[in-house]
Amino acid sequence: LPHPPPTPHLGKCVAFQALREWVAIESDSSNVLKRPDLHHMMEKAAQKLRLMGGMVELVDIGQQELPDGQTLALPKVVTAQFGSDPNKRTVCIYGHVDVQPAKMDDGWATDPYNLTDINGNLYGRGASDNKAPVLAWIHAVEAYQALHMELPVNVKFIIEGMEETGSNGLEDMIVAQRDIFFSDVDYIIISDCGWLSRRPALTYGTRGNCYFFAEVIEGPKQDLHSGVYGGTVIEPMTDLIGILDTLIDPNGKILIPGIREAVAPLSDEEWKMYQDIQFDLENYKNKIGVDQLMYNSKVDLLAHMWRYPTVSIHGIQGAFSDHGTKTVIPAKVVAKFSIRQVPNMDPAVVKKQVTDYLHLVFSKRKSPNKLKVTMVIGAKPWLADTQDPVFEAGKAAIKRVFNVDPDLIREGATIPIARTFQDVTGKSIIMMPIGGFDDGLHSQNEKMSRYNYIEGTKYFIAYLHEVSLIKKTSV
Ligand SMILES: CC(C)C[C@H](N)C(=O)NCC(=O)O
Repeated sequence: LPHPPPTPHLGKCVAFQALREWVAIESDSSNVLKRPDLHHMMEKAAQKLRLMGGMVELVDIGQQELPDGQTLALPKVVTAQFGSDPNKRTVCIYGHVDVQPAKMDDGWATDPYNLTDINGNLYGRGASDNKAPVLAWIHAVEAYQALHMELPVNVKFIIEGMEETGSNGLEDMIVAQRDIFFSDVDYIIISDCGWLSRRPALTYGTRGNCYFFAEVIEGPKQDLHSGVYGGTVIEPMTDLIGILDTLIDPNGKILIPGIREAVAPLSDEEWKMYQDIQFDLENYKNKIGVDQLMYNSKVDLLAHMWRYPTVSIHGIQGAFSDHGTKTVIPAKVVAKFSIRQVPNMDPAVVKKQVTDYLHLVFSKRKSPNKLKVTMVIGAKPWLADTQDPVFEAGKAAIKRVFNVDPDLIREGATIPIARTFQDVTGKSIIMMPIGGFDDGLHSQNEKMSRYNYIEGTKYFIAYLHEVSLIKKTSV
């Protein structure tokens, strides 16, 4: 595929300004100190939809219980509706406006909360995940309004503020709203992921995620000088590193009994689909800056990215991690790791497998310290039927705007609520990413390209038209 043509500088363009204002809000759902910003973000999204004439509600989804037992108000969920014509199809756009943490110290080249336009890319935390895609859908509705054109379908929005931490509280709301808000919805659309390459893509599967805390506690009552006390105490950190090292081997093989056995085997059809996808391993290596990957064949790599589980160790709370050479024995350490879920894994089973296994491994160390394992996120994988007409509509809209046929891809990451939508509402779901393959989600210098933001908006406009045609052919 050729590089996208240059998009004019956005300057004072309303789409750019809107994204700039949204990115400026530090709506980090993982940091309780940022909760007021998150509430503000939800209000701002609601206000935007209200000003467009939508029927908007801010739905209270209750409280979040924190690990220390305290409670905190969850950000309200924004729902909006444009049109209620019973003769039209109704689509529901899901998105989120919370973000992952970001600070200059992490190595950002620009202020993560000041949207910065450099060489066709708009840099800022949440630009791609998921503020610009949510805005692109809003702009799609605005475009119809600006042209005084009737929307070809009824459009609903459901926008949450806790996606990055497991969509707390949303499942209960969806269950409660199944026969109300969702009763007339035909299709649910999610645009919270990215393309695999420069070629536009439609996504038909996501991995789930089980996120664990493993705490080694009841060691020394406070941090100790490693010279003065080292050699006399059984260090919590040594215990923790020891058990973490038993989760996965250097070849990526998960060592927790039962996990690999649960995975649905790769079918010949899947193998063929992966084989047919244009994906360059060298480009991929360059993109992430490594010389060697875990697998050397395209099919193996895609399969391990999308449809096999993996263990990732994210961090250790309580560990010394600053610059310098502090010589300390941390008294209490908490490892954070997660296991991506695929069909036919079940988070409830995985929770038991991991907890039992770590306790067994820990007991063999005969340490006087104590281990506590908690699963804080348990999100299931999602898989759609690509023969569903919503995918045909997606292909047609991509063809119209980008003049190519899309890749049909899966996503290795997790959108916790996708599977809930499927199980609770029974509606067809499609993921229509507009994020670029190199947007740097959760990473330093996250960006959304101007091209993807603007062309993505056109694609959404075209999709609303295409999805309205499903009715004409199927009635
Ligand atoms: C690319 C992902 C599906 C984007 C999503 N917003 C996300 O980051 N989910 C959380 C995760 O850890 O996968």
